[in-house]
Amino acid sequence: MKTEQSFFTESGTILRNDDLRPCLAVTLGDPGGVGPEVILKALADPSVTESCRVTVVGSRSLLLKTYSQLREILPGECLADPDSLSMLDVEVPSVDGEITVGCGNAASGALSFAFLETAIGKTLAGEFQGIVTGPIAKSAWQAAGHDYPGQTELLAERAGVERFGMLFVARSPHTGWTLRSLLATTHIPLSQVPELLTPELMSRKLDLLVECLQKDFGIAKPRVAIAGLNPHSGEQGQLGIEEKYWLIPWLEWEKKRRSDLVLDGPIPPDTMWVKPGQAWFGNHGNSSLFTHDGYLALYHDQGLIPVKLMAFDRAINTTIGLPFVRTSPDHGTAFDIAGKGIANPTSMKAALQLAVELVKQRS
Ligand SMILES: NC(=O)C1=CN([C@@H]2O[C@H](COP(=O)(O)OP(=O)(O)OC[C@H]3O[C@@H](n4cnc5c(N)ncnc54)[C@H](O)[C@@H]3O)[C@@H](O)[C@H]2O)C=CC1
Ligand SMILES: NCC(=O)COP(=O)(O)O
Repeated sequence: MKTEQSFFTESGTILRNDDLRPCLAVTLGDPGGVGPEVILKALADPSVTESCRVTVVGSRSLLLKTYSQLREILPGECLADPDSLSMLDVEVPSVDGEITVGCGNAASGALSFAFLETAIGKTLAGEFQGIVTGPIAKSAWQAAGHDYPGQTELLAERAGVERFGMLFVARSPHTGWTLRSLLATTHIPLSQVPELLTPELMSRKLDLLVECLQKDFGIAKPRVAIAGLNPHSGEQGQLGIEEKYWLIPWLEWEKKRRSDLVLDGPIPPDTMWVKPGQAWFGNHGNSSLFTHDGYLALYHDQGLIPVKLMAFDRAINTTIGLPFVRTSPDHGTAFDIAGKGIANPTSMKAALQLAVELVKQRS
């Protein structure tokens, strides 16, 4: 229904014709975790909400429950009132079991899956320009019969892309420097990492990272650091063979293929994070510091331990390669603190802010 001033989307969101702020879907995540709490806290911050139009995709009754529980334990806290939020109330799939704050199960997994599926469908239909996801528990999805390693893979599958990546982004509150770390492999057992890493996969991930640094972050000639796999990058074969057999030759070949870039590596995985740490904390004294615009880590924990050490409270997980923007806080469901009112919303706020920036950059 269209009027001169406004129109209603299918989900009831009222959009003004002259309102050009990015339209974002925010999924609640696992209702047993801290997702609903960090969303209510983040959406109470005008510096976050003024820059975008948000629709929460989830369950109104569950969000109201979290709101009244938090109101009791945090009487002075700024919280968004669910009644004031634009909300897409997802039909709850019928599953055995109850939602229990502090744990994930088949019921909570079925819900968080349905929230994300709905948000993806509406985004692909053009209703939203980006999705900010609340954290889910992979084990709860499994319990609900959804065999995906994580939200990233579901997003990629539904968007029909095979070329995608998990990038973590964090801006230092100390220096303003931005850390960007892409994971070449993600949710797989460590024992499978060496066989899955191939020159083809590395070239694909490198191209994705470069494309994102150029298009999303406006860096014309990106400087990229690539990690080694083994201690000391294999120490010339003494401590592992992958660098000598293919990683070093591949990188030499890439340096010729991508002479438009600055490529460094394979950097010993432990020392790769020393300069980013100094740039993050600003503790390099008067000496000049050469850092990279992007870091390509070979496996999940190699890329994420430094990110979480430096920036657990504010890093953002973004899926690159999708036809729309997707960001998420870097933390998980935090079942151990759910319902206690102590969850920090900073990473959720940062995820909303980055989604706004990325939508603007792409439009
Ligand atoms: N994007 C997503 O949906 C993600 C989901 N997960 C899922 O979350 C579940 C739990 O994973 P964990 O490894 O325990 O990581 P976690 O991030 O949920 O918790 C790790 C520690 O950080 C604390 N923490 C997390 N978020 C916090 C916040 N906002 N404020 C204050 N403290 C916070 C927790 O209390 C816990 O001590 C797993 O099922 C995992 O699959 C994990 C990471 C990302
Ligand atoms: N550790 C990162 C992570 O678990 C991201 O998960 P998801 O966003 O793919 O669900």
